[in-house]
Amino acid sequence: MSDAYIALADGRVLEARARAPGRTRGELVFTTAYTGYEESLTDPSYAEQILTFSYPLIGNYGVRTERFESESVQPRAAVARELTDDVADWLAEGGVPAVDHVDTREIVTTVREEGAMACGIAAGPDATPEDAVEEMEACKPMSDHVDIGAQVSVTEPTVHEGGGGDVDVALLDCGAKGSIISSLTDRGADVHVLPYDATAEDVAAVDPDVLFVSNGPGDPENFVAAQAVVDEFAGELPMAGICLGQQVITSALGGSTEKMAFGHRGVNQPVKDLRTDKVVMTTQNHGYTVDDTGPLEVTQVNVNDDTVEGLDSEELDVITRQYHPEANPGPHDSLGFFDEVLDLATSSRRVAAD
Ligand SMILES: NC(=O)CC[C@H](N)C(=O)O
Repeated sequence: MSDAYIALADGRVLEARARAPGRTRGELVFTTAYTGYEESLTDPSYAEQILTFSYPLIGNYGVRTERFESESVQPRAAVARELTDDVADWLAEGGVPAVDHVDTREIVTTVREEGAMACGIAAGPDATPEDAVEEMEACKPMSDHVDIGAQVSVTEPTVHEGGGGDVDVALLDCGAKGSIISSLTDRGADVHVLPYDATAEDVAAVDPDVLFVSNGPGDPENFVAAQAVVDEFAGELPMAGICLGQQVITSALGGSTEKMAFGHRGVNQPVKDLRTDKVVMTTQNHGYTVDDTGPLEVTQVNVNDDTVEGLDSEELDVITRQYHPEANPGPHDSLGFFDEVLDLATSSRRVAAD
């Protein structure tokens, strides 16, 4: 007898083993990352999603808070072939349902063929298949989570001092990973973290050298306040963005985004820089992509499917990436992005002062 069920929008109900009890629903996605489960499970971009790990054993090197990207577990639930007790206990403590002993290959091929889909989970001694189906049927499309930023953003401005005294970054926190902030403070920048719905006045109040729009969950078109701030400062303040940040900046400047079938989630996505013809391996976690780039120039593309990975504008002092230069998890090949951002902040300031 199973004590956990996973209901998929295509009508299938999979049997599983309950590792952390509860009932929940979310958009079913998968990551192919083979390490970095603590970082992925605390990445706020996974809010309202059910995360399936394609790598079969999750938890084999424990759970350490130093590796967390935020303070809590962010996906609605976790699914794996086998979860260790460490991970199962951590998820149970956070009230996040977790299931294993399921054929994750079937989930991955289903999502790959049919796209990210509504999913319901029921786990625990009293769970029934009907409970899971009921959850799945109540699952809203991602774009209906119009205020998803409120679930993941700071509510009050906070400052992280890098101590260099040279660059002030205004970071719109749409669900920022901790590593984005530390990648900036490690380079001496003072990072003023502002709520996702900060106004242009809030941004002006910290007198930044660069506006940085973070990663975040859900549909980028729902981040209307962040788009308004970008629109307000376009051409006046250098701007940078990662993942949702790239999407928000592009839309605000007149481009557009679209939903992908199942997105990119993993730590070995090859990205080619069109200016140098060099390819680097990148960490990714996104389900939307830039469609029309507006005034921005495509400088980097995904080698697998040609999607937009990097956008730049010399005229507007904009530099954005769809992938995660901050890694955590994943390769450090593109950490230099943060140096480019800080160079942009200081060089444009020199031009302005001349
Ligand atoms: N990691 C992110 O910032 C994800 C951005 C957006 N929510 C997407 O899925 O495309």
